[in-house]
Amino acid sequence: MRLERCAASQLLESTLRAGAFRPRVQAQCLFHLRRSSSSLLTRQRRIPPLLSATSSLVPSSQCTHQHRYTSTSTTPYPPKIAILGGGIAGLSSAYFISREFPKSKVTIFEAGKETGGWIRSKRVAVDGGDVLFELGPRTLRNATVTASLIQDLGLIDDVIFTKRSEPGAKNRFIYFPDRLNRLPAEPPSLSDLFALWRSGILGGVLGMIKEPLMPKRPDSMSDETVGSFLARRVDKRIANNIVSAVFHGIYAGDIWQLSAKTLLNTPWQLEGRYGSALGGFFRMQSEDQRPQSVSLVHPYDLDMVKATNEEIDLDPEFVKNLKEAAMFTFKDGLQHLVRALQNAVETKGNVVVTTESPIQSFTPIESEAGPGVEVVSGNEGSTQTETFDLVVSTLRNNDLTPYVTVMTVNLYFPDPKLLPVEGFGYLIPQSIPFEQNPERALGVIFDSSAIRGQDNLPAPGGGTKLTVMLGGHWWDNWESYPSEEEGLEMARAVLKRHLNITAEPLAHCVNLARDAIPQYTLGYEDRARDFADGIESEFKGRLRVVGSQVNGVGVNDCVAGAWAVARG
Ligand SMILES: C=Cc1c2[nH]c(c1C)Cc1[nH]c(c(CCC(=O)O)c1C)Cc1[nH]c(c(C)c1CCC(=O)O)Cc1[nH]c(c(C)c1C=C)C2
Repeated sequence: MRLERCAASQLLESTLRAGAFRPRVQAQCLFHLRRSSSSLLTRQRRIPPLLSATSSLVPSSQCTHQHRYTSTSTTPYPPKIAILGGGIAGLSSAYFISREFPKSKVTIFEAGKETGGWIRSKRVAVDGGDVLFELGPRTLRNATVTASLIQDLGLIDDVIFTKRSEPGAKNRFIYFPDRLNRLPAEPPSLSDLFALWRSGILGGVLGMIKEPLMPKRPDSMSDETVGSFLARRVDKRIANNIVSAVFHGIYAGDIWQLSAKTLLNTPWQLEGRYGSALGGFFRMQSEDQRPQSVSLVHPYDLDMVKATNEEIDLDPEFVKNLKEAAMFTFKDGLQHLVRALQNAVETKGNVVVTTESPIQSFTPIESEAGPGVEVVSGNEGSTQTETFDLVVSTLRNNDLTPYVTVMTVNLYFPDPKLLPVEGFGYLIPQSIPFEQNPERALGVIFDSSAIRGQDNLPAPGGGTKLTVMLGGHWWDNWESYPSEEEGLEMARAVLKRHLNITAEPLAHCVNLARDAIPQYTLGYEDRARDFADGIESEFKGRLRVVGSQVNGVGVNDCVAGAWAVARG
């Protein structure tokens, strides 16, 4: 039993770890040339257990396409490169590519007035000081490529860390059925587990024990939703009460639409191979000890790990701080990274950032000078046409994924003791009935507790800063969204009902992030493969795709995707 619980929690942890929730790297492999992937396709390796548990398990035979930029000009590098989109994926692509090809001329086309995409940090004046509101993502987790970018940009001293031991990192809650339940810390204490058990949120968890006995899915099943996978193998209540909350916090998405094959790839593959996720986890651990075992880890992941180990050298003190931290950001918010990136690429001399330049079209062409991609940019009536040797697109493709819209409502209250408990915040599962959550909130972040050191406040103890997240999949197909005033009222109603907070906020900021988060819905893998095939046959290696639609919705995923493209 002890062993069983340990393996179940390890598998759950490895599955629920943020890194597991990204599109399978098969798509990335299709999009990017991997330098050494051909040797990795055949090499047999022993995979460290953590890596093997958290990485994708795509059979290497599926990694069929190797896009390669083949130079037709007299230079061994693409002389002119266009980057479509100036969000974090576009800016970091420009940074890494201009470093890899210092002689190439790189142009970033950004439709908006400023770069950075969804990353926006706003300072708002309050009595005698100011507070920092994050309108989009607000923290980063330890990830080698992002860390090296921060180091290269000279930003290490601007980083603020939230240590794993701090309440702001340790205390994460799920609202169920009408109160906050603390998720167990690592390792879970018996009292934590008992409290959770009493709340009823763990109903169905015993399904984990019989998971190895559940029948294997039919071979004809090519994908399944996250909800259906968990209901079939464990219990529907676990899906609705716990996992749906976690997926709200990452995708703002519906577990009954999101793809298990993409987002629960490890257990999905284990079931396919061994008939059980849990049983397969054990067997994989023992098989990996044997030298003849063929790695289940996708070559792209292996290559990324190998490459980051070999090519990235981090300051030991920075590494130590990162290891101790659950998350980190900057004193001036995540936009500090965006500003530094833009500044760095612009001062390199070979990168031009053009804002207010939406892309009208990009088409492969054959001219006397050879093949290229014709990019039409600008607003209707005043468009420019230019030909590039290579295009890196971070723009969305509506055939690949749908998107959800999220409204963030940041609130600042001068009273520092408004929260019932210190912590990161809480997530609201899909099972919470409408009457308990008519505003369709997804979760609330306790910013003032989770991230310290961003606000300049004269009062001791500062105040209470919160972000209420609304919408996501709940707002699918809505014709219009709440106004700023309505959003503020909805957020305050959530805080009153869930946390009994009735105070008037001293400052607030409401932001509607329309179509912000891509949804890797059922069948994503097949769509990604078709998409990659289409690109290959049309652009012949002159188009690369980076960003949240193919690399994962996190900032780290986009930065790592950009790095991988530059290496290719
Ligand atoms: C702004 C809305 C976002 C929601 N999810 C993401 C964004 C940008 C992406 C995301 N959020 C998390 C991860 C896990 C890995 C990681 O990079 O940390 C990803 C890919 C975890 C997370 N969830 C919330 C926060 C504050 C974080 C830390 C990362 C970050 O600052 O974005 C809370 C939260 N995010 C969303 C909702 C609805 C929500 C609810 C409380 C959607």
